[in-house]
Amino acid sequence: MPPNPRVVKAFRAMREIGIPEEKTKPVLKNLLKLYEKNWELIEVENYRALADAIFDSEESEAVGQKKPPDNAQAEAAEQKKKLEQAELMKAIEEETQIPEEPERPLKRLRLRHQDGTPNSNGTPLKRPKLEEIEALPYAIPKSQSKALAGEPASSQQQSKNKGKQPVEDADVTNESESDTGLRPRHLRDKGKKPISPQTSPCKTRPSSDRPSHGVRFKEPKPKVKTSLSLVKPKDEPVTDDTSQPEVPLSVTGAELLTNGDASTETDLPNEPDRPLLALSKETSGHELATISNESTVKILDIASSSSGEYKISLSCNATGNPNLSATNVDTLLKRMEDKCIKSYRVLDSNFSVKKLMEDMCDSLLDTETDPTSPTHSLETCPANASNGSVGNEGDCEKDKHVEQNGCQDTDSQSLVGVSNNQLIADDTRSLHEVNDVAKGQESVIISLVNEVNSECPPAFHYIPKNAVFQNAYVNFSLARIGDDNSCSTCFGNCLTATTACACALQSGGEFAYTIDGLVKEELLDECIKMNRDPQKHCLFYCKECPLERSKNEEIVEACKGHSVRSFIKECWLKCGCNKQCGNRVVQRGIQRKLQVFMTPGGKGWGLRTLEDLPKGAFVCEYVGEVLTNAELYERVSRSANKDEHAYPVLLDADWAAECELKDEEALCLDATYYGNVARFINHRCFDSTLVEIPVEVENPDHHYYHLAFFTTRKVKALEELTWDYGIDFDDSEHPVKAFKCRCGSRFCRNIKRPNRTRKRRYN
Ligand SMILES: C[S@@+](CC[C@H](N)C(=O)[O-])C[C@H]1O[C@@H](n2cnc3c(N)ncnc32)[C@H](O)[C@@H]1O
Repeated sequence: MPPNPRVVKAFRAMREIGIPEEKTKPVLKNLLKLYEKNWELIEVENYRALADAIFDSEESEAVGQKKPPDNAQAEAAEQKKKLEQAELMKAIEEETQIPEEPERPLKRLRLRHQDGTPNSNGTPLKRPKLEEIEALPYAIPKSQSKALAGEPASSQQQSKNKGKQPVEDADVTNESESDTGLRPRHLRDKGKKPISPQTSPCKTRPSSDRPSHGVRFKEPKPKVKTSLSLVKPKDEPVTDDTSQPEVPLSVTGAELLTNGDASTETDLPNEPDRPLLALSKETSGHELATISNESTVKILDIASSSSGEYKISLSCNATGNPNLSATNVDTLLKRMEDKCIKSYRVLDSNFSVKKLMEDMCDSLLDTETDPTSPTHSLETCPANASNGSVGNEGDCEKDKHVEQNGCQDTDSQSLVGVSNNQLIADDTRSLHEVNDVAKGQESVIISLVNEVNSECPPAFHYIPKNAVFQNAYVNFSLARIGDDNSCSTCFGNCLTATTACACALQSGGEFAYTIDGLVKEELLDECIKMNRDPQKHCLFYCKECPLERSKNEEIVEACKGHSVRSFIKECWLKCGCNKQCGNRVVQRGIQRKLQVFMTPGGKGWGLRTLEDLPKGAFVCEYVGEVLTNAELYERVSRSANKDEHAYPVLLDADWAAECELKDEEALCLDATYYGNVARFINHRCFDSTLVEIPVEVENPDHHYYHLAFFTTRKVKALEELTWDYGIDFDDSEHPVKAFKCRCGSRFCRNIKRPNRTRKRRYN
C-alpha cells in the first residue's frame, strides 16, 4: 500500500528544516493521537505544531539526559521508548489506511494551545503566540504599504459610471448667472471657502463672510529638536549582488556605544520589548540612528547618506576573538539560519537570513516613507543655494547647527539638502537633488535658495501630479469620456482651426488660451474679479454640504456657500489634435523657471520666478493628495500637530451641479505630505501675482479637476509669486487663528483700519 501522502509531506517538511525522519515519526504519531488524526491541525502554518512538538521533545530529552537516571528509571524509560516505537509503527501503518477526514476548524488547535492541553507525553504543546513571534529580534514584519498614489478605486467605485452633469442654476442664489455676466461655461462653483475639517472642533462662520480658497493656513509649526534622518530612500531595489562595488556612504563608522549609552538625542519611547534607540551624529553632517541592545555590546546602526543610501550594520565587540575576521559569510548565514530555525522556530522552508535582511531594508524604507509613522527623521540641512547653485558650506551643517540654526524640522520625509562639502565626488545624484526641489520630476529644474537664514526646507514628497490618497472617486477611464467631452475629429492644433472644437464649447464656446499659450484676458480678468470679491458673484449653497457632513456631527450645519467659478476645458486623450495643440497647457506641466526661496519678510519659504512672465501665463498647478473631505477631517483630527495641515484646498468647483454629493465625490487636495512647488506659494491679499483657475483635463464630471495658477499681470524676474488664499483675518469666531499676514499689500485685510467694516466690503 502506498504511504499516506500526508505522512510523506510531513516528513519532507521536517527534513527541509533539518529534522530527520526518525525524530519526526514518534512525535507525529503522538500528535495524530492528540489531534484525533486531524491533519489540518498538524499541517497548518507549514507543520508548526509538529515542529514545535519535536523541539519540545528534544528539549525534554536534553533535560532528561543531564540527570543520570537510576536503574529503575532507566529501565522504565527504555520500556516506554520501545512501546512508543511499536505504537508509532502501528500508527503510521494505520495512517496509510486512514480515509481523509472532513476539515476541522483551526480554532480547536488554538484553544488547545491556549488551554495548555497536554500532549500524550504530558507536556503542554508550546507554541509561540503570534505576538511573541513578531517580537522576536529577527521576525521583522513588513510594514503595510500606504494606499497612496495610483491606488485603484474599489470595485464598487469602478462600477460607477457617472457622466457629466448639467449645471443647475436653480441652485444658485444671490445674483443670477446673467447678472454676473458669466457665460454658461463659467457656471462652475469654485471654493473660496475654508475647509472646515481643519477647524475642528468646528464652529460656523457667518455666511456673509468672505469665503476662502479652502486653505486655512496657520503660523509655521514650532520647530522641534531631533529627528532621525532626512535622506531619501533610494528607489533601486535591494539586490543580492554582493560583487558590486559598494556605493560609499558619506558617513564615518559609528562609534560603538557601550551598554545603555543613551546620551545622544532621541524622542522615541523606550518600549519594554524594544531596544534602546539612540541617535549619533556624524561630523560629516549625516545621521546614524543607533539601536543598541542594552544587555550586550552589539550595536545596530542605520546610517543614511545624502545620495539616498541607507547602511544597516551590526557591530559586535569581538575583543578576545581574533578569528572572527576570518568568518565566511555563507557559514555565518547558515549558522544564523539554523539558529533561527531552532531558537525562533522559523518554519518557512524559504526562510533565509539574507531575505530577512532585505525585509529589514524594506521596513526601514516603509517607515521612512510612511507619513503616519511615528518615526522621526532628521534633516541634513539644505545647501544655501543661490539661483540654483549649491554652496555656502557650513551655513547649515546639521551637526554644527542643529541647536543654533533652527534646522530642526520633525517628520521629515524625503526632501534632501546637503551642502557641497558633504557630497562625495562621484555622487552626482546628490547634486541633482540639492539643486532641484522637484527631484527631476518636472521638465524644468526648480532650485532652492536661502539667503536669509539657515532654515531647512520643510520635508515632503515632491509629486508632479495629484495622487489619490484612498477613497476619492477619481476615474479617468476612456469609457467615461463621451463624444461631447472630446474633439475626436480635430487634428493638429485646435487653436488654429476656424471653428471652436468640442472642448472649447465646454469652455463657453471659445478657447481659453491665446495662440501664445496665455489665458485670454477676458477670462483672466473675470477670474481675478471673482477672487477679489467673490460675494459680488454667484454663491451656491448645497442642500447638504459635504463639508459640514464630514464633521460627523449630530446636527449638520447649513452650507456656508461656495462661489461659482470659471472653468477651462483642455483637449486630452480622446481628442484628435496633437500633443502640441494650444488647448493643452496645464497638462504639459511647469515650463517656467521657478525658484523656492526664503522670503525676507517672515513668511517662510516662498516661490518666485527667475524669468519675466507675461500676464496670463501658466505657472504651475496646485498638486497634492486627493482626499475626500471626510478623509481630510479625519486626518486633521488625528494629527497631533494640526498646524502642519496648512496645505489643503477645496475642489468644490462643480458642487453646484449636484443635487447631493457623495462623500467620495467631495474632494480636496492636501499638499502637507505630498505636493509640488505650489505648496510654497505664499498668500497676498487682493493684488496677488497669481490667480487660480479650475481646469478640466481628464474627467468629465468635475468632481476632480486641476487647480492651475496663472499670472494676473506681468511679473518681473525674481518677483515673488503669490495668491490670495481668501482668508478672513477678521473672523474672530473661527477656532483656528489665521497667521498674521505679512503680505505687504496696501490692501492687506489683516491690517486694522479704523472705520473698516467687513460686512460692507464683502456684501
Ligand atoms: C502654503 S504655505 C506657504 C509656504 C510657507 N511659507 C512655507 O514656508 O512652507 C502657507 C504658510 O505660509 C505662511 N504664509 C503664507 N503667506 C503668508 C503671509 N502673507 N504672511 C505671513 N505668513 C504667510 C503661513 O505660515 C502659512 O501657514
